[in-house]
Amino acid sequence: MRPSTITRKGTIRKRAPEKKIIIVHNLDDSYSLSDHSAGLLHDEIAMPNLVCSSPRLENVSFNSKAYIPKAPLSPSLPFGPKAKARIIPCKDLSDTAHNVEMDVLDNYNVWSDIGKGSYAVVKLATHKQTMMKCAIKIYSKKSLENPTLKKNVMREIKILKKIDHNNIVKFYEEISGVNNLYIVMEYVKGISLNNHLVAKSTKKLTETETCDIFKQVAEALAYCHEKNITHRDIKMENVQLDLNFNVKLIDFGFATCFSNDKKTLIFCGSPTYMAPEIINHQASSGPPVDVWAAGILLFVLVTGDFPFKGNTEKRVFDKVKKGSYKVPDDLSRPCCDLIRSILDPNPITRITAKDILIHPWILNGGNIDLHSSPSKGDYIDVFDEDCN
Ligand SMILES: Nc1ncnc2c1ncn2[C@@H]1O[C@H](COP(=O)(O)OP(=O)(O)OP(=O)(O)O)[C@@H](O)[C@H]1O
Repeated sequence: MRPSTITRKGTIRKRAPEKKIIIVHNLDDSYSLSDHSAGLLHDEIAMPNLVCSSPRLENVSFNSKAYIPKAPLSPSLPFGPKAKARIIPCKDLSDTAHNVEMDVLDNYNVWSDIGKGSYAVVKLATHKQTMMKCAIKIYSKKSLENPTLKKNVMREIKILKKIDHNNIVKFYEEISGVNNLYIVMEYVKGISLNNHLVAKSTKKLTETETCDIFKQVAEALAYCHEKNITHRDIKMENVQLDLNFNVKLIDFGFATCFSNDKKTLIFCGSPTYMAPEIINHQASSGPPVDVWAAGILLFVLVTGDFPFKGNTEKRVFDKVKKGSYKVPDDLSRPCCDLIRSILDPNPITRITAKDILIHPWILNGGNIDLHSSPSKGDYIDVFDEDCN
């Protein structure tokens, strides 16, 4: 339960006098405040039990130390060096669902929340000896009484341990407490791909910008698939960008190992990214499901919109099953061609992550080939073209 709330105007309801709130004004760039606030609060101000707020913050989440916005702030809000903080009293804020057990985490200083998923809270921490920053993903043991979640989390750890790739978040260690299970991993200082896009005034990226990011996603996937690992939850929110726009794939909570000769019936992932074979409850070997989801991501990056949309999950699924989507007029032909190869309803003929890396659009860095005319808004009816 939130002990106090921030209204849309940034005022605090239900204040109590003892604790502190930091009101942060003048935010500096287009990154989400969450990263900067975590850094600012704990590197520069380092006070316990603070709440960060701004009159212009609209979308914030709550934890014992800071209010962290879920969505990026308006690019016009200055932050960082120009940030100004005002401390005002607030009520006790220490009541969170994932109280960390400092005795089991005695090698770390644990700071504010940097993210919240459906099942876990992720906190920023510093390794006391090395002073290295890391992210600690915290699952409450109570939630792990759910056997499916427990199995997924155990698999997440097992898979993260097998992975060592520049574009995938690195696993450091797992720590088991009485109340929580902690996964300590590399801290990706930056922003989620989703927030990066939302912060853009155009709500989309250029083809070159997209290619730079998408290529790294494909590299991470090609690596995983080579190791027989499927992520199964590729989406914008699970692609983290560091401050140099290096991609780090996160959240292996749905990931699994597959064998080439064994297909599985899976129904997981996020609805707008689900491949037709999942929606149709067909057995799949795994990797093509990631490739499809990456195709949705590519489409969103270059167009600012989802290819298959609907007010309800069912409507989205119906559109995926029908398989028709429209690409905007201004996309280059090579880009269109790649989207088409990825959003192939047939998982067997769908392009692989490895082959994405040698697609001409990727090799050309997403630069539009001057000799190739724009796609003129091809209407791609994938089922008609590819399935008959
Ligand atoms: N290593 C990291 N570095 C920085 N931020 C991170 C890191 N890992 C996770 N986060 C942040 O925490 C959020 C939640 O993490 P994650 O997606 O792993 O949790 P989850 O409970 O598995 O989520 P979901 O609801 O998608 O299953 C992410 O969206 C991201 O903003």
